[in-house]
Amino acid sequence: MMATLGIDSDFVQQAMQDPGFIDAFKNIASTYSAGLIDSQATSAASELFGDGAKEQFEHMKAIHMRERSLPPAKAKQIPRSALLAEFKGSRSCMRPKENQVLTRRTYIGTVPGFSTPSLKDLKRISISEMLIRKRHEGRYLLCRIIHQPSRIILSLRTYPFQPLIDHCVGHVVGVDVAVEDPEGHTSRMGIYHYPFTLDCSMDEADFLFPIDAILAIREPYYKLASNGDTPMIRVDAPSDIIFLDRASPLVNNVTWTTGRIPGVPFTPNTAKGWKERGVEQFKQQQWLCAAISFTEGLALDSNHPLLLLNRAEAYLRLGWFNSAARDGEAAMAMNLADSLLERKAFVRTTKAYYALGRYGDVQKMTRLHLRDSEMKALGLKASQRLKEAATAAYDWLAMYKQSQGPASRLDVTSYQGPVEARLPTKGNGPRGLFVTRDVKAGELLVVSKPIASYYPEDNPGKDREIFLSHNFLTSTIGRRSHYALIDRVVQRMWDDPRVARTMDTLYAGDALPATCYPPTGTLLPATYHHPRTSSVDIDIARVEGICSMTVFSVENFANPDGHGEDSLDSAVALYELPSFCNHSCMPSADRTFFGDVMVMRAAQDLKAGEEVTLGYTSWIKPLEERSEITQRKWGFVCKCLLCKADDADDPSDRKFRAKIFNMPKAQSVQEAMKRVAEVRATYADTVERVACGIKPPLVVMYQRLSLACCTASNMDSDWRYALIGLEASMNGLEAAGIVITDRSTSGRLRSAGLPVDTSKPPYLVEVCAPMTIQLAGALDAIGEEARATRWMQVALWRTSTCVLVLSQPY
Ligand SMILES: C[S@@+](CC[C@H](N)C(=O)[O-])C[C@H]1O[C@@H](n2cnc3c(N)ncnc32)[C@H](O)[C@@H]1O
Repeated sequence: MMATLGIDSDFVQQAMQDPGFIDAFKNIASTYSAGLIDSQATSAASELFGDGAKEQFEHMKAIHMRERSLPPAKAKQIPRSALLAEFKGSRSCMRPKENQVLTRRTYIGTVPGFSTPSLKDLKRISISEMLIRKRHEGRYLLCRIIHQPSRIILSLRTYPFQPLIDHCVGHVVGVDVAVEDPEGHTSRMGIYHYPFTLDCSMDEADFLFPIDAILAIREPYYKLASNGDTPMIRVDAPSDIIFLDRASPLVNNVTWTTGRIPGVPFTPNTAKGWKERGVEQFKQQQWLCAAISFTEGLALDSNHPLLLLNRAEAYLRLGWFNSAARDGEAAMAMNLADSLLERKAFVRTTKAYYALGRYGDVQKMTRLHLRDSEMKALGLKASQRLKEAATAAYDWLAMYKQSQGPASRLDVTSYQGPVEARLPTKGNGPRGLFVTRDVKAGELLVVSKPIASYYPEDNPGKDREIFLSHNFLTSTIGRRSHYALIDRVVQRMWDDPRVARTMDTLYAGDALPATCYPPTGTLLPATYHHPRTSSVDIDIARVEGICSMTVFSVENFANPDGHGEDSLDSAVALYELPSFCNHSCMPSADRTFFGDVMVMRAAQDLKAGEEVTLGYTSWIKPLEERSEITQRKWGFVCKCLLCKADDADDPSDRKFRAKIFNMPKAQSVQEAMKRVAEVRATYADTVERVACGIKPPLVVMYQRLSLACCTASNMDSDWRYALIGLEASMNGLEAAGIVITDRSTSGRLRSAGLPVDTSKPPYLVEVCAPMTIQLAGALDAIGEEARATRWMQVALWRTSTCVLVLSQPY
């Protein structure tokens, strides 16, 4: 249970000394354990939490819906002194104590909009004019920060873990700042999705949102805070925030009625001073703070090569490669006499080109510096990436090895095989992915590096945090990862208009139409932007929609359950081409993950124009559960052959087989055989079942019987069990759609080929592959070595069609 809650054992040891904690912990633990997902479920975070959490979710949704239905209104402002006292109080209890857990809760799908007009086209508004429940279109708020930021939730009245109040510190996922306008009206302001603030230290938050910083908030949204009685400004799209220079014409004629603010932090007034501060921040891995400090230094001395080069390195660490390339190029243009600095300039520029996928530019640069070993290595890697993109020449084994590490992000490039994203040519179905020519089962369709990925290991406080993300778009209660991925995508968009343009093409829900794919029109080159400010306007509702509808769980190749059942957090990623795949419970493509790189192969022979589908939910679930998930989360009813076949069965039969399927493990071979017989009896040979050709729960029941036989045969050295197991495995494979051409278990082999029809790869590979290996093991146990080898080859054939660590499918 402890591991389930993601809390480390040392912490639990300490906390267990405290009886109050134990009670509270039991409470929360029982809430969680009531509905854990099975390890097959890749995207159904909704089932993570039990009925208590679901009630809480419905309650919060009702509050949200009620707020939306009410008209805008005036609200009583909190006086300046009270606001400052609140912030001061919250700062003193910011950090969790030794035996406390950090609890965070957030909502996805409540964003009121984002701003696109430039400041000069907006008219100033003061806090006293603003109405709650309203986004003030056409207006901007000029304000300054009057206290260090906070994260603490002061009112725990609405908190879901009341029993744990003494044991929790409730933090908002964003950063709260206290602001005032020039007239002296004040407000709390919650800033969400600002890059790197989900987990930043308070030191970093203090630097990012310093006292006396002057901000313009485009088209501000005013609302009641979650305690229900104080108003606050809420900024969901971080591109709505503009940090203003004191020299800005919007600022220099403004008088602040409350005068000077005490406690304004010291800031250097020389380029050297900023450089030193930036280096200090860089050493502490505060990459964004360092980039800002170097930028401040450059504002004082634009020809300072070290500041430019340091900032380029900070940008590389931030993953803001356009900015890194621009700084590197600017440093190269300085024709630096110092050869060490000159080298830093071309290496950093080349690294940025590489990360941007500008492999041709990398090769040009490396040709100029062939004697430099780091440049040469970059050149070689660029050639490899170009080969991958053009011919899919991947080093699968190396990728497999690399993917073994924790939180692995592979250095490969994406590949688009014979597929295209488009509307179907027949009928009025949704846009999807289609093959452009005939393909064979096992053929590579897509290799996709994610737009963004998130691993639980990315969370520095993972052992001490309980995080609930309530998603109103999909009616699910998700994990931290589902929120953190949104932040990751924002970070990618901040510096890369290409990513922003791709985001416009992806499905974000029916209310937010997508543009066509691939995107058309010329993309303007990324222009200079201050690291505090985004290069593009960020439609955060769209990002939330995409991350809710098309997020993939990253399954660990070596350990498919690695991030599954036993964890409160999961690895997730957002991809480009795979996002266009519609769902089928009998998908036409398989997906495999190498680290966070997703590989898609045809699961069957496909004719040109046929659709490439993936499974959004597990085929093993009963029809009612599959339908509930696809309808609730994605708003559609699946009409695949399996759904039609299941639907044609008698509902009482479906219910009965689900009941047997969910029973604890059978205690004997006889019991396992009885269950197989009972599940088999629930299937009638309807036209729909024949067309579908598979009976998933029966496959699993056969596999369980085969396993039981294996155990019994090992324990009793009784061949009869091995023979029953053999029979069970073959029946199971047939129930999964495999056509067995040679069921013999003894005597002369009839042919040298495989004993199955390889033109019809089976579904349910995750059960079929181990079952085939069990079958081979049983044949080996009865002395049928040649047959065992052939069935091992069947296992390889099936896994190779989806994994293809081997070079060719059989
Ligand atoms: C991840 S997107 C798939 C790609 C999407 N159709 C597009 O235009 O980019 C998921 C959405 O596609 C649609 N969809 C996926 N599978 C479907 C199916 N089997 N039947 C009907 N609609 C489906 C639903 O609207 C769902 O919310």
